[in-house]
Amino acid sequence: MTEIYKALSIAGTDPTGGAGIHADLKAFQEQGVYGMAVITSVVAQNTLGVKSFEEMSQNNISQQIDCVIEDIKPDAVKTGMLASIDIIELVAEKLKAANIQSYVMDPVMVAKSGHHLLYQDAIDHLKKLLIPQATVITPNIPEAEVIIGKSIETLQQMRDAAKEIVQVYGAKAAIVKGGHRDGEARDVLYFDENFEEFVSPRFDTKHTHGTGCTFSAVITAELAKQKSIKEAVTVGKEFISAAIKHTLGIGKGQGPTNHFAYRSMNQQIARQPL
Ligand SMILES: Nc1ncnc2c1ncn2[C@@H]1O[C@H](COP(=O)(O)OP(=O)(O)O)[C@@H](O)[C@H]1O
Ligand SMILES: Cc1ncc(COP(=O)(O)O)c(N)n1
Repeated sequence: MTEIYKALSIAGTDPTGGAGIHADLKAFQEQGVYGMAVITSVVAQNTLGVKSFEEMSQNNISQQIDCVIEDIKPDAVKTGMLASIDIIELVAEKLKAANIQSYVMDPVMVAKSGHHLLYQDAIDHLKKLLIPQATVITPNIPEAEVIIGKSIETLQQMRDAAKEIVQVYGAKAAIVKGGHRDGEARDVLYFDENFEEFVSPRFDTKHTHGTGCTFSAVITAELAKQKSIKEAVTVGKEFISAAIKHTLGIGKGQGPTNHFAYRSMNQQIARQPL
């Protein structure tokens, strides 16, 4: 029998399905991994923005995580929106106790629409309790700036930030994403004392809701399948590039990406005569 690989996302919701836990589950499924989800916050949002959010209780989140871990142990876990100090402390403790093989940390702070999804006072806890446990952390430039407390404008500063997040803050690998810069979409990975860069053309579209969630979820799925960090990020980049390029064009604001695009592309290639 083929092995069933399992991935868990611990994150917030998006009822329109473009970001957060909904995007994560779709990405897990697309990559052939059994997806599981623990909800930290229920967010009222769509492609136009975030209206409000409510955190689940500590007790409920704790029991959700226990329900998963006691029953179906994930091969990889990702965290997205965690919102508060209490939730970060709880998740950090549960992750440590569960001894998870691969943990991908998407340090979600502010939605593209500008709404804060993490309370300001929780940043230190994110840094102290979760970054040291991360197999891979996937900050965008504003998040990397908050973590290291320095501004990032140049490619060299992206490289320095990725290295600092590994060497000073204790992640095993860090990929600083270039989505928020101009020009080509270049992401910088620092791992094992080496830099790797992942590049795609910048696609001229406003439909980038949930790009970071999807990218980190694909990396999580690939790590669950026992791929190396470099292989997982390579697939993550191919997936998100295809998903942005072949936009669905839905929603009245910043629409979701196309989670079908990567698989359709590969199936087309597979159908080519040899
Ligand atoms: N317009 C774009 N064209 C191509 N790739 C993009 C574009 N916007 C973002 N990306 C890529 O999408 C991934 C997610 O990056 P980013 O949008 O910065 O994350 P976040 O959602 O956390 O802000 C990265 O690989 C980044 O390079
Ligand atoms: C629950 C949740 N998690 C993460 C994001 C960030 O996604 P984006 O930066 O694309 O708005 C979001 N909007 N909602």
